[in-house]
Amino acid sequence: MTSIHTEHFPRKVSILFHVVAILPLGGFMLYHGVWGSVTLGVFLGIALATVALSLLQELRHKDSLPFRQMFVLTCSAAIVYACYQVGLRGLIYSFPMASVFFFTFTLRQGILTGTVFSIACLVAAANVEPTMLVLRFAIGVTISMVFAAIFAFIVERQKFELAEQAATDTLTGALNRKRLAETLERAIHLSARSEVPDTLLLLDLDHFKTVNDRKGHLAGDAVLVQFTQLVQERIRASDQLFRFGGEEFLLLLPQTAQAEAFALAESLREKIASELSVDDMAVTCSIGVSQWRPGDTVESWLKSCDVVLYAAKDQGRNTTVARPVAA
Ligand SMILES: Nc1nc2c(ncn2[C@@H]2O[C@H](COP(=O)(O)OP(=O)(O)OP(=O)(O)O)[C@@H](O)[C@H]2O)c(=O)[nH]1
Repeated sequence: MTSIHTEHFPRKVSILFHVVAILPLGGFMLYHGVWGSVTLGVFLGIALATVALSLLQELRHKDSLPFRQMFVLTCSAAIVYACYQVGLRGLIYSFPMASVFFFTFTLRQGILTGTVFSIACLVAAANVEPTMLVLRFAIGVTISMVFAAIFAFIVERQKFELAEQAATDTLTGALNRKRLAETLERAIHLSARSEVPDTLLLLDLDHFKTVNDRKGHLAGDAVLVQFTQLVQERIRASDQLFRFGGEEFLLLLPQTAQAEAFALAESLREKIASELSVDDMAVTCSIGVSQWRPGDTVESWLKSCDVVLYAAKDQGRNTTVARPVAA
């Protein structure tokens, strides 16, 4: 799942976040350095340096996350120290901090660090304040933390759903080509280390132009949807089906030997031939089967799928052809 803590915010928003942190921090650091607690001034000085470094990284388009995390941790330590010194007056700053945790750490880390921080503040404040008053603040801090956590959870879930939608073909629900290259790169990486490399099936509907011409484009669309459903019903959850082109689909079978993949391809081909139709018109498909071989790149692997698919078309369609065994 993606997370807002690693989010690259628009430049203006990011700079605004830093300025909102730097201005009060600078003021408090000067105040404490000159008139207040010198220890607190030092804490705030360190926090100011880390947030300034984070801003610098942002301006240079570099990773600012480690500095943001250091900033939040030193700021939190400063607030706990302030609570220990001045009680509930210090605790006031724990409220804005409640949301900052979720922009700096993962959701789980944010809940953990935020909870530890709040408990530390309350224990420190209880050192100088009556217990009942501290308990009231505890309720307030908890509510802020819960709302911040819910907000972060909703944002992360929405981002996850958007990313899933962006990678899905709107007509068929199969994966689109957005993540194909990276999925195949990863498959090659794992295949190179695995005893049984992955196999690809390239499936192409036969004479699909005729389906469109005779039955209309909408009926053609319905065939594509039905085809995807029939394939999805038959494959494993770990297999990934991509819509590769108009009426061409690519199926990635992790850790599957070519002979096994060929048997699956044949059963898919038969299932399609017997179950896929529009009115009285049966629709078939041709399939090319190719297992990854050492030295294959994404391009050469896909090319090998293309070659065997076209061999299947040449052999009269409604046929499966596998990549020949290497000499
Ligand atoms: N209905 C529909 N048709 C599509 C879609 N995408 C591509 N097509 C059609 O699919 C047809 C593919 O035609 P061809 O590439 O000639 O292939 P074919 O008719 O299946 O012939 P072979 O592959 O050689 O068996 C074209 O008519 C495209 O317009 C789609 O999303 N919906």
